[in-house]
Amino acid sequence: MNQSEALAVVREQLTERRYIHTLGVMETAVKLAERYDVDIKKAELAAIFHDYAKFRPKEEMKAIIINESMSVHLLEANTELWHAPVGAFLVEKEVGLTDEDILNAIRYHTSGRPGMSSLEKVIYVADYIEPGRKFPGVEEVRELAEQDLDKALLQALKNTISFLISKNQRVFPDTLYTYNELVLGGNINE
Ligand SMILES: Nc1ncnc2c1ncn2[C@@H]1O[C@H](COP(=O)(O)OP(=O)(O)O)[C@@H](O)[C@H]1O
Ligand SMILES: [Fe+2]
Repeated sequence: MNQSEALAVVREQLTERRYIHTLGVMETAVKLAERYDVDIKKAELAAIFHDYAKFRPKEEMKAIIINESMSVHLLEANTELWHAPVGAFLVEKEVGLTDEDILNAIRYHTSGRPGMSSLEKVIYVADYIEPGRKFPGVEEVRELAEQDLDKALLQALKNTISFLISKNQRVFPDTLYTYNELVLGGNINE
């Protein structure tokens, strides 16, 4: 599937504002993929489809999580997380993309996970720093992303975790595990 076909498909699923965000993620993901030697076509497609399920009704997403035997922990988690794993499922089912690397980048774009692939990191970071993002601390992550993908990812995770704590919200455990894996280079005695 080429870029314009993919964009036409995803545009139907999104609001104008979310579509513009998607274009920003696409542009940023392609640049990061070039910089960090990640498959550019996979980064482009993963970016285009990362928010495919963003506007599906909560009831539909919940039913998919249950019927597809996804992690039960998702049901106790912030419902904002659901569009990522449900998106991976629907992109395969409705769009017909079967590449597991692309599907995993979509699946983990919100939570992260321990042992993320470089493609997964590129999509997570691109989603965080695309030009439309304005939140506090984003500029620091943009600068880190030019130097070191893991440092950028770690800073984005820290900001997200701190933000959720400040709002009295739950933090999905995989995000904490991802943070723990990256902090201090992964060695607690360093
Ligand atoms: N680890 C997490 N645990 C709980 N909620 C989270 C976590 N990460 C992100 N969220 C929530 O999910 C929302 C959507 O995240 P994300 O998919 O990264 O952004 P968006 O879809 O808005 O581009 C965030 O605004 C935040 O409220
Ligand atoms: Fe998202």
